[in-house]
Amino acid sequence: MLKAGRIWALGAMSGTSLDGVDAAMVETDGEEIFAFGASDYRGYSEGEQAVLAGALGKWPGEDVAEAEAVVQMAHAELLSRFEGAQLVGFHGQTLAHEPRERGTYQIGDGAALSEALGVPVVWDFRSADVELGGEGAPLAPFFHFACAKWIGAERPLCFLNLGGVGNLTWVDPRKDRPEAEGALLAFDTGPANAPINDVMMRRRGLPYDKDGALARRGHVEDGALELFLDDAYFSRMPPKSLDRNEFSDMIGLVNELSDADAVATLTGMSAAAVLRGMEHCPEPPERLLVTGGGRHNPVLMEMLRVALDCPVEPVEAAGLDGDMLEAQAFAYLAVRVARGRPTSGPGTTGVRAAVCGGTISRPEGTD
Ligand SMILES: Nc1ncnc2c1ncn2[C@@H]1O[C@H](COP(=O)(O)OP(=O)(O)OP(=O)(O)O)[C@@H](O)[C@H]1O
Ligand SMILES: CC(=O)N[C@H]1[C@@H]2OC[C@@H](O2)[C@@H](O)[C@@H]1O[C@H](C)C(=O)O
Repeated sequence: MLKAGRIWALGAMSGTSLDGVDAAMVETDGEEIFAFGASDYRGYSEGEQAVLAGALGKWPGEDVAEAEAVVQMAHAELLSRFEGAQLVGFHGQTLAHEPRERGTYQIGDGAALSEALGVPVVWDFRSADVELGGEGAPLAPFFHFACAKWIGAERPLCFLNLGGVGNLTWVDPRKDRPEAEGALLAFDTGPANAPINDVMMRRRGLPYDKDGALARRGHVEDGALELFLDDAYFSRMPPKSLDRNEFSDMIGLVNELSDADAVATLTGMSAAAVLRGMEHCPEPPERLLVTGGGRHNPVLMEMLRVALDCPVEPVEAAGLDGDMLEAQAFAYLAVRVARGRPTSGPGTTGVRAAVCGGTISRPEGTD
């Protein structure tokens, strides 16, 4: 096990949007954040994205060799640009996630990456949680707890990640540790950018609705919104988590609408899913800090601001980096794993008791 004390760790995340890999350095002892360091990004080419998209929904035993090679190469290329990392946290790319049925599946080989970089790599963060009855996601909440301390929060607040899928973390910074009872409540709110991106690609051949420009020209169709909110997912008590494509049928609800109305309605659905999620907060948060690409969508942000009675701000308002928070989370979690500290608990994934997920691979010849 890694000796006590602070170290520099490098985390990498390849998210559900399939746009690329983020990587960032964090100095931490696995409890406290001491400093944030360099960060970088390596986008997937269109060809690589097509390979990854073609592998979504596949499980171990199916042929994912090409997708695995893309993920491996992109990470090796990106992470070798960094210097000074004593440990790497490698999330990999989620292909499928059905925690209650078939499990959770991230591709990427941490042992091979460790050999390539010459640094210990923590990977396979989600399986242990699922094996112990948890959702295996979201995992960023233990890091959000450390972020709440880092920004000096004294009252409960929320972090909202608007990626392909949305996830919400309610944090009580008055608690000492993330695993303390009542310190965290976290879950996936519903689809966020994934359906917007899918419709933009299908109808306009564009990867996303830049700055909400198309949604701004449309209006939200209430009937479709109501049908969407009828989904049993929204009345399920958290913790709960989603696969990227679990809501792909929702696109059918906007089939008959114009492009602008369809995208406005999907944007409204993402916001409404967050509002439904906020009802689960044990105490009203003093602010909602938004991370992930969706914070750049002013239409989505405005919908949240109008509907919520707390300030809704990008995480940058608190001095954090919304493009890198997930990569930083896996740097932080890697150090927790190396120290044998829990990375999820009943409040974040519904796992029976706090669990330390992740496998550590060391380069051959090191201990
Ligand atoms: N300027 C913008 N206007 C509108 N939407 C944007 C803008 N910038 C980014 N986005 C949205 O954010 C998405 C990328 O978000 P992000 O990088 O957080 O996703 P991810 O990390 O892959 O997802 P996840 O957190 O689900 O794993 C883009 O695909 C797009 O939909
Ligand atoms: C199974 C999986 O990869 N889930 C991702 C995805 O992207 C957002 C949301 O769905 C969240 O549950 C999770 O990622 C973040 C980093 C997490 O685990 O906190």
